[in-house]
Amino acid sequence: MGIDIEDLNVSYGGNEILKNFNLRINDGEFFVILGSSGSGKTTLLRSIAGLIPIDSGKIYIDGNDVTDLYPSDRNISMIFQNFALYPHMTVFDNISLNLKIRHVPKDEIKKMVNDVTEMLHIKQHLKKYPRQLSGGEQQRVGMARAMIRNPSVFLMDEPLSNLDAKLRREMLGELRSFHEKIKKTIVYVCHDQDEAMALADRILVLNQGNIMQIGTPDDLYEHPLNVFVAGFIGNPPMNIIKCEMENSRLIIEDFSIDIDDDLNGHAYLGIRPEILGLSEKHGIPAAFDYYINSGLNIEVHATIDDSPVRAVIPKEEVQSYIKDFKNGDTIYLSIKPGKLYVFNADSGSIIREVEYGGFKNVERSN
Ligand SMILES: Nc1ncnc2c1ncn2[C@@H]1O[C@H](COP(=O)(O)OP(=O)(O)OP(=O)(O)O)[C@@H](O)[C@H]1O
Repeated sequence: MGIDIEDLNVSYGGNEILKNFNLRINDGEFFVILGSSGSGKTTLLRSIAGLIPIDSGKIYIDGNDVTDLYPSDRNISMIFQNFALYPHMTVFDNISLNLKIRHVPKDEIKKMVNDVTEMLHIKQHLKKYPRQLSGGEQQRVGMARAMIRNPSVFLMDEPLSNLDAKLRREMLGELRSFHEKIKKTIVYVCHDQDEAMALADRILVLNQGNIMQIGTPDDLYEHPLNVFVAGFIGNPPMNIIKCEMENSRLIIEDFSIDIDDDLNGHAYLGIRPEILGLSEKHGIPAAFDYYINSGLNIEVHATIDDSPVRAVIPKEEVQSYIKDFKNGDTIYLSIKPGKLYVFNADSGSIIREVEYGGFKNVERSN
């Protein structure tokens, strides 16, 4: 069951957004579509919902061909960034309207509204009108209205975008438990990798209408298939540095790394910020830009060959001397044991994942 999309083509005024697009979303999974602005996420979601005309292709929901059905006949429930609450109705009435129309018994409605509003922390607002609520509260009323229904699929387009950071974090947890409870297919669009990693069973990374990779959050983090995914996933994301390969050595500036492989030519080296450290001399030379103190770690921002590089370093390793660095100073980035990624310089596709033994940070006396 779930959702099947076959050879979907969608365009706006001759501008092709999705081209021969194929996708299978498994029954009951929390499936996140992740991509930057304009990548086609909303277009894909709206095609599933039946809200935009498609040029060709087929869409199946739970095995039924819904391609030619109206949105209201597709057995879906939608939660969008912007939604309209009825201003003249209370929160209770806004949430329960659809149930009333379907003649669900009053007691049952009360219980269902009670459960969903408790989960979304808006139970205390049931008697209020939308104008008496903050933007975030209104958003949650909109979510409650969609969640109370019993569709085969939930479609959500950045439903948390109006919430402040703290509430957003809370809602991520609530959404996960909502999914665990109902075990329905959820298709969720967002551009924030933290949100995607927190929510998804599987993530689709979309770029200009093309599938860059589909996988579990761990798959995408551990085994990115290309530079695009590597540079999108992780917070901060993986550093991508130009390098040369010469007979099993990776060369960046005057620093080289031995790998057990015979590769030659241009490449990109992918290094997670967490496996970079600072060393007195032995490391990749970089121009220091600035650092950010994030409490537990120091995030060092530097530049190698015009490319920005970030290192996330435990505070105790660098706090005695990090304040000495000035913008433009040469620093040396050491590599700790961990995984390195080598990508093809032309296509951006992964060539090798390399387990690197690393070397110890040189102790600095200060
Ligand atoms: N109604 C429309 N008419 C013309 N072009 C459109 C229309 N809607 C979207 N587009 C274009 O289609 C492309 C994909 O848009 P889409 O809204 O699907 O992207 P998105 O990934 O959801 O972006 P965002 O995160 O900004 O919402 C964009 O280039 C956009 O400008």
